[in-house]
Amino acid sequence: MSAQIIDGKNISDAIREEMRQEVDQLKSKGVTPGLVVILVGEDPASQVYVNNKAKACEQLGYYSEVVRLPAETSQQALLDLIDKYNRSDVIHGILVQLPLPKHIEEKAVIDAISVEKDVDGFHPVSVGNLMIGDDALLPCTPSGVIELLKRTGNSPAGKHAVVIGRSNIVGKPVSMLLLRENATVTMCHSRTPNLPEMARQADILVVAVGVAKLVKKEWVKEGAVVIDVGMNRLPDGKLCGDVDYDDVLDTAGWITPVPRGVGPMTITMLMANTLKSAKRANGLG
Ligand SMILES: Nc1nc(=O)c2c([nH]1)NC[C@@H]1CN(c3ccc(C(=O)N[C@@H](CCC(=O)O)C(=O)O)cc3)C=[N+]21
Repeated sequence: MSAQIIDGKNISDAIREEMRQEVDQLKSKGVTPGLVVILVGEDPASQVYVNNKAKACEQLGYYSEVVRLPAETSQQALLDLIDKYNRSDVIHGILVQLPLPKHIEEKAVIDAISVEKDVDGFHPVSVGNLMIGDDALLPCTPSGVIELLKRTGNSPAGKHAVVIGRSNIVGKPVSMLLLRENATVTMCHSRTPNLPEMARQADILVVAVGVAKLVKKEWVKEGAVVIDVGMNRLPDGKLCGDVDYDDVLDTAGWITPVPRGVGPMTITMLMANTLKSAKRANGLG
């Protein structure tokens, strides 16, 4: 039997629709959520994401700024800009698109963003709050994954979740959120012996490694939920996940496609974080 498709685009649209009321209510009180996206250099893939974010802001009636800086921008100039937005009353979320050019130290930049405006959830204090279980701004892709699971009736509680990939932006935080949702979590990575066998233990398999079509049907337990966080650009320009979708389709119970899976949810969770931050900044959260 063929897996049920987890349509991230539809779920994402539904969440944005739910948010609209809240946004309108906030705006009627004179507060407009504001997001700034800062892009250094002209990575064409980044341009697509930045444009999608700006579109989402427009759709929800947010105030948004996009700052495009040349690749040779100095670290200090970027830090100064962040400082300006940290002190702005109209901006509630600051997102500096990663990766940054090599001469800029990512950590210094992330550390400079005020925790209250850290809508990516990448600041060390946000990460610490996530670990402890405090009500932080949660990283967007991981919280999008949790929403996809819950909204398709695949709540993680009591399930065995296997996460492949241990990055700071997806693997580690999504593991922590799954744990928080009462899953039993196994974290795997490039040095895990016998990955296929580990993956096959999963009720929920989350893959975030950046290797196109790595996961084949032998890696998937019959009926498992497969969440593909991969975003690989193939030579023909097409987008492709870390899961061999066609191969896995008849084994999995549920599966996210790429595109229209996790990607749109990342942007929706960014909008949700910006809304949350705007409310908190005005004593309404
Ligand atoms: N500070 C920072 N925060 C990020 O959240 C961040 C980042 N840097 N750097 C780049 C990655 C990548 N990312 C995506 C967001 C949306 C889609 C997305 O909307 N994807 C759609 C369409 C993609 C397409 O067609 O090209 C989809 O999957 O259906 C993809 C990728 C956010 N990132």
